[in-house]
Amino acid sequence: MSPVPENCFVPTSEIIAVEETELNKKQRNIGKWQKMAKPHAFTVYYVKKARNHRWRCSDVTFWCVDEHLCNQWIQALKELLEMQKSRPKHLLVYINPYGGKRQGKSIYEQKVAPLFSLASISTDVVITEHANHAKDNLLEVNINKYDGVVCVGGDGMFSEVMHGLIGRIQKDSGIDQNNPKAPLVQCNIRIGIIPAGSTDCICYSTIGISDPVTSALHIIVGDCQPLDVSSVHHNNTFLKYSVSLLGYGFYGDILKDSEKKRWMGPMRYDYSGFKTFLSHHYYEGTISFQPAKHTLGSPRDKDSCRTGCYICKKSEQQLAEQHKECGLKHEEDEEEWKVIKGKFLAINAVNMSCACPRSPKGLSPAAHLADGSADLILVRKCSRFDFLRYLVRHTNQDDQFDFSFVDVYRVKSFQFTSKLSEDNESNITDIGKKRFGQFCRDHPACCCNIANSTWNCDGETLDSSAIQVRVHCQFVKLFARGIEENSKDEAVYSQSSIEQLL
Ligand SMILES: Nc1ncnc2c1ncn2[C@@H]1O[C@H](COP(=O)(O)OP(=O)(O)OP(=O)(O)O)[C@@H](O)[C@H]1O
Ligand SMILES: CCCCCCCCCCCCC/C=C/[C@@H](O)[C@H](CO)NC(C)=O
Ligand SMILES: [Ca+2]
Repeated sequence: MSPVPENCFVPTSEIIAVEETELNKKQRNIGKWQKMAKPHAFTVYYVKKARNHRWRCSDVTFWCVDEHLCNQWIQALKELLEMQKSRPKHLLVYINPYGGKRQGKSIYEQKVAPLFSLASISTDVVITEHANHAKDNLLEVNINKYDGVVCVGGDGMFSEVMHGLIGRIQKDSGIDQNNPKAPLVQCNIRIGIIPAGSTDCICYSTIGISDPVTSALHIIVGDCQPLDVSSVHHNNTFLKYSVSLLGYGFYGDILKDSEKKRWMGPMRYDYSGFKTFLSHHYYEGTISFQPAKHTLGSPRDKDSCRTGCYICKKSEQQLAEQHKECGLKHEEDEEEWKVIKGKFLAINAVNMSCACPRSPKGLSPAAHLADGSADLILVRKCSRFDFLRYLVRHTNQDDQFDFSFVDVYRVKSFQFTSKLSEDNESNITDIGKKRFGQFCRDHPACCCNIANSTWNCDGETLDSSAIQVRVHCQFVKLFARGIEENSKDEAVYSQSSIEQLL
């Protein structure tokens, strides 16, 4: 047998499918095969790694004269594929037709469905008809018959699917999500993201690119990447879970303004971003947090979280030991709280780097996907020019934490109360402030905002400004593997590569 092209080397874990190939007349009449009475052939479809973490489906066809030998090869390779137990066979797919540039349906039909079908993955597809359709559906569907759930859309759509799955599992386990100390049950069913949204930060931060074909291939090969999830409560009421950004001030205001401009598509964030930047509002409040002492890294590390990350693996071991010791019981947490009062332009808590096409290294470049901590970034009141310098550093290689007005902490839980709600609670209410306008009347140009901002929770607004947040280590799983280190050059091939078999 002779492979075409020559020297093709593929690990079995990256074979997508093997199929018998019907040779047409033209193919039969080329090269040495034209001398054969009736050549037989099979095609191996495999993952080809291109630049910038992009994956493509490539193929190579093998020809031979012996039909029996050809069938043996097909059989042997199919058996190898059957041995890849982490690969999904049956998936539930939710498509948001209105996310991003409204191309979710065509992206799925043209780029993803043909690959799933090639890899013999069967699907049940739901095109959502309204917000929360996927979430509500997940609360009643028989999830046990699926090997994973796929969402086609942006961060908001992922958030919806994640809420449906986590909520379903807590409901089935009799856990009350309103109890902020409840020992939640982990979600082991994997979620795949086909990016078709406006920011696609969760996809970009876990795969390294926002590209539907690459994501589909990570699903097909059965990758698994655990993710930290933060639970957000207001007193004893559950509000939401977050995996990427919980942002108050700048990112909350952008989101609130941009929601009214959904018709603009992804451009709405640029428009509202510019407007919010010009408004330059800051907010007063108190942040209390518990530092994450269990994890080895720091937000100022030079190294980033990559596939097989050592720091995330350590956290996984700690989590397993903790489960062994306490089971599902909640361990009382007596660790110290640090308290910071101030005037902030932005308070950002990120469970992952939040890298996205707009900011390729993200809001916190050294944050880890699965270490059980979030990076809490406090941007204090500063001049517009300094804030611009800070924002610009999200787009280049300079250190965005190297400013006197920016502090960053790695935390396992935090709480925030705005000055306004603190004042209201202690009954020092200034009726004048409440009745007339939102801005400081004594200093109209000072940008001090006596109204609250809004929390941006993975692209959805929260109803309350006072929140309590707890990070749950490796709480959900994605069809991803984290960002590969120089994926193009450093591909490590397994011993079971088909080249050995040839
Ligand atoms: N059929 C639908 N009609 C209206 N809204 C929907 C529908 N299906 C889902 N949604 C809601 O649309 C919201 C936004 O969708 P999505 O995240 O896919 O796009 P986006 O906001 O443009 O992207 P990103 O979140 O990456 O910025 C989600 O929160 C989801 O609840
Ligand atoms: C003048 C230059 C300004 C450049 C500023 C670039 C900063 C972009 C950073 C984007 C961070 C995105 C974090 C992710 C948030 C998502 O959860 C959310 C929903 O998709 N998206 C937004 C924009 O809120
Ligand atoms: Ca983390």
